[in-house]
Amino acid sequence: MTKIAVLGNGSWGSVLGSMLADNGNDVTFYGNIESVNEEINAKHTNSHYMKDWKLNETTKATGNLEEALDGAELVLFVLPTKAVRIVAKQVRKVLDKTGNKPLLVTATKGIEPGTKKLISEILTEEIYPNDQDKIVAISGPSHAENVAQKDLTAIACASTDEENAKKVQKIFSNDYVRFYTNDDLIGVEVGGAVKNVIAIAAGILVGQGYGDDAKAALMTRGLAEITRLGVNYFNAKPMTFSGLSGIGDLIVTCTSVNSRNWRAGKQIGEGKTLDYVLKNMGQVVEGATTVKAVHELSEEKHIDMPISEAIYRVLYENADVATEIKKMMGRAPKPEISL
Ligand SMILES: NC(=O)C1=CN([C@@H]2O[C@H](COP(=O)(O)OP(=O)(O)OC[C@H]3O[C@@H](n4cnc5c(N)ncnc54)[C@H](O)[C@@H]3O)[C@@H](O)[C@H]2O)C=CC1
Ligand SMILES: O=C(CO)COP(=O)(O)O
Repeated sequence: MTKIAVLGNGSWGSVLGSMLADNGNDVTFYGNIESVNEEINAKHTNSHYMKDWKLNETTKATGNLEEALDGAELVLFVLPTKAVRIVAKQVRKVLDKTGNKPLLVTATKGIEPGTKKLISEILTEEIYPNDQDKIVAISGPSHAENVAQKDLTAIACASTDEENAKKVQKIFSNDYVRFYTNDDLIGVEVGGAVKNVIAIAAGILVGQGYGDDAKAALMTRGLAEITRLGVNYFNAKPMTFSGLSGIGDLIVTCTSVNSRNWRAGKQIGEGKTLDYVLKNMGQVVEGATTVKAVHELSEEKHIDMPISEAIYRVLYENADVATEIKKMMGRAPKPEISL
């Protein structure tokens, strides 16, 4: 049995935490919404984030970080990207006080605008400077709604330290979720983060009435763009993007109605504003944050990312969707493979 603190009890946090408890671990959630913590403790439900579903009855929730981290051997971050650095600073304070050195696992998928840092880089900076080996990222085609129903799922767990990746694989795996270790921590994170931007684009195409060919073209060229950024800026391994956190995650997020990014895109394609969509989603739409970092990188490092740039203009510069699609199709001819 491993003592686990799960930071974030939204949809993915509660499902992962409950799954870890089903696997025989001692799980405490930390969340910043008191009513969610109370509901988990009283009824083992989380009706805002996961309707008609029950968590494992041994799980507990608290708004007190010290209590959640008490004796934790593993700390799982399942927060929105924009909350990770804030909470990581608080975690560091608690760990400094107790001297505890838990393994850190991130399930958050994003790139921080401004710093252009991945989640493992934020956790390294804020919690374990010079010890990236203690961080594992999990990412792959996995929606909370599916895992909650024990649908069959495969996810990558990546670390610069093989033993730590294997530890996470052992703790998290069961007979319906299979974890594969991967040594390309950065590549796995880039795949999981940037596919959210492409998923917004996939939703926009559907909202505009385009069909299967358009979707397939977008996903394939989107993967080219993700790979270009991963290899040229982050030094990721190109093969990682043919894996679970590359093409795998891209497929599920660009095609599933469970995807918040895809649903946000569809509404934007139908003419809704980003403000309206974000206010009404009630859950995090990570692509809307990550696209800012991708835009900064594409501009500063001259990385060709036409789809992500078009999404940035539509979301933040009031660009017209139909005009952007026309511009995209009218670009100068180019060879298919260009890194
Ligand atoms: N929902 C899903 O199926 C999947 C989500 N992910 C990733 O997991 C991350 C979290 O996603 P979801 O659980 O879906 O988000 P969500 O929007 O359902 O829940 C976010 C949770 O974080 C909490 N939170 C926000 N700021 C906080 C703070 N400062 N302190 C403490 N708690 C705070 C909220 O109260 C909420 O419980 C995202 O990066 C997402 O891309 C990855 C795979 C699947
Ligand atoms: O990362 C995910 C699926 O693997 C979740 O995607 P959404 O955030 O778009 O729901």
